[in-house]
Amino acid sequence: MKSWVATARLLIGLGWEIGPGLFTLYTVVTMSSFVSPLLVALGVRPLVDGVVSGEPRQVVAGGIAVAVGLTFVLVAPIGYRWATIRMRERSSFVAERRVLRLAAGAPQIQHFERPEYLDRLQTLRREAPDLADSVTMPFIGVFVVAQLVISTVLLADLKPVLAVLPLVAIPSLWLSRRAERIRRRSELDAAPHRRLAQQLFMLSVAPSSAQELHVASMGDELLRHHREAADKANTIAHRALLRSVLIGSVGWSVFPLAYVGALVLILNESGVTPGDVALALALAGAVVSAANRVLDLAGTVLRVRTTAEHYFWLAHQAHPEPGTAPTPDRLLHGIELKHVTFGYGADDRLALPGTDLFLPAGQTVAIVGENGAGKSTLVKLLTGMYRPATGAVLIDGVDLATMDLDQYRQKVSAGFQDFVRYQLTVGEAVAVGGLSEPPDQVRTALSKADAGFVDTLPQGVDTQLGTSWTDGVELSGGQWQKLAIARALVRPAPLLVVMDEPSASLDPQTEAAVFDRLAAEARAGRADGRITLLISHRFSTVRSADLIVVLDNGRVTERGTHDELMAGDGTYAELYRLQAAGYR
Ligand SMILES: Nc1ncnc2c1ncn2[C@@H]1O[C@H](COP(=O)(O)OP(=O)(O)OP(=O)(O)O)[C@@H](O)[C@H]1O
Repeated sequence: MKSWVATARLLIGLGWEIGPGLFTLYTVVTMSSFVSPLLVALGVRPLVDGVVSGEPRQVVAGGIAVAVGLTFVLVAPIGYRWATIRMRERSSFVAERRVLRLAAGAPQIQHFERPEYLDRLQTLRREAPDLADSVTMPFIGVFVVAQLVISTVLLADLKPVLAVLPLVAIPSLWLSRRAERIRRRSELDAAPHRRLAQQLFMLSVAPSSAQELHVASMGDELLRHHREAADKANTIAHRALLRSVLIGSVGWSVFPLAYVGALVLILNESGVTPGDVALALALAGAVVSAANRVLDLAGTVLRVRTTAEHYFWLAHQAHPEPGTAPTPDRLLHGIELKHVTFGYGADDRLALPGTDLFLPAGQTVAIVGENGAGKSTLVKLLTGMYRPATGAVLIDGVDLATMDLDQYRQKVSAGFQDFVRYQLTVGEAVAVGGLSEPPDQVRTALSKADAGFVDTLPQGVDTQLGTSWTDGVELSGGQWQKLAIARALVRPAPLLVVMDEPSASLDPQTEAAVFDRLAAEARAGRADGRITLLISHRFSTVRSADLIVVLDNGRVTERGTHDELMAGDGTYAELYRLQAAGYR
């Protein structure tokens, strides 16, 4: 029951978001189509009996009811068509925004690694417009049931045995539910193949992959894979549709046959007035229409329920119960990973196998280690994108899992090697990093990131980026990276600044300049206890960090200052000497 109420609330919420006026109009015109057959049926009996017995009052009253009912029958579809078109125009965007909010507004991104999540997301994206189209369903449901009850009462009034007529709809209802379930199940079964086809399509048309695909002549191969994936998805959908149509058709044919049979039965009896006959005939329309709508509605309810279920499931996965502990304004002690274990997939490989690490407040900490050592994973946990399987990330002694993640994120800045190339204006691409109004801070951040090239662009910070826009400017890899670094530095007074290999595309000179500025930033934030975490494969850039941590298979194997680690003559010293020799 709770989930039905939640579904009804979701639908009404969607309707309201589409537009209160349009939603109300749509509801009214939809409901009027239920009232009209009843009005006609109710009016026709006094009208006919009045004519037969010469009662003008009865004739007038019945005539008015029939006329109003018929007017509704004729006018309602016009309003319904108009309102439906307007609803459709808006509903798909509203539904898309809801899905976006679910996916992009989630406090963590762990769920993106799970195939079940991705399949459900894909299915919801396809079906969300259905959800928005069904916004009036809670009201329609009430009216359809009322229509059926009133029709039943009127039939029973004619002859009590006729009250059981609507029950003939039960087998039809059951069969139609089965049909719908088969179709829905197939949507989920086909989702992985659809997702693959979509990925292959995006890969083929994305400018970022065009060069590699063309050089390797992979076009035909991609097409073949796309066709295979699409064929599999279509076969599953086609088979399910066939079964569902067959079962559904059987269901639909039972009810009208039974109803007409029963009517013939009473029309044969004596003592029936012409008005009774007219009412029985008119009610046939109302009952058949109500039963049809009940069947229809049962299908829609099931479809909407399944779609809403995906929505609630995704919302639950992506938005677990939020923590409430506040984020401190400054760090006094530091951030600590305590016996943290974490693995990505269902296999038993742990990227972090019980890691302990302390990042002291106010320090610049560098993390080095081989490919796959777990550096980026560590960052994902420190920024709260992922949760440890066991153990805890403690922020000044408070478990991050208990904290309000949105609030915590406001205090974290991060730049990544795999940064996003936002096709916005330069200013917007930098301000994405956390400013409600883009002020001088954008310029300051650009200067910290050594992005002086922005002044040479046609419109400076207002220059549109990306060649898919008419006036868009394309940047070099290093220039894009500087914008990503500026984005990471734009947020005022963060507690944690993470730079995960942010300088991979920078030339050594620029890299040195950027790191000098990062170090100055770190010094400026020392009083607030700010921690600057640097991840890099270039040892020359990390040597000035207050603390250097060597990670190996997710475990801390060495920690200390550059001088201490060199004196210790361990892995760090060995790798440092190796790199230094390479630069000589
Ligand atoms: N999204 C993922 N799904 C599954 N496994 C992953 C994922 N990301 C990383 N891993 C695995 O986790 C381990 C640690 O990876 P991580 O990216 O943290 O290493 P890293 O030290 O940052 O490596 P690199 O220096 O190459 O960037 C590796 O064994 C890797 O295969």
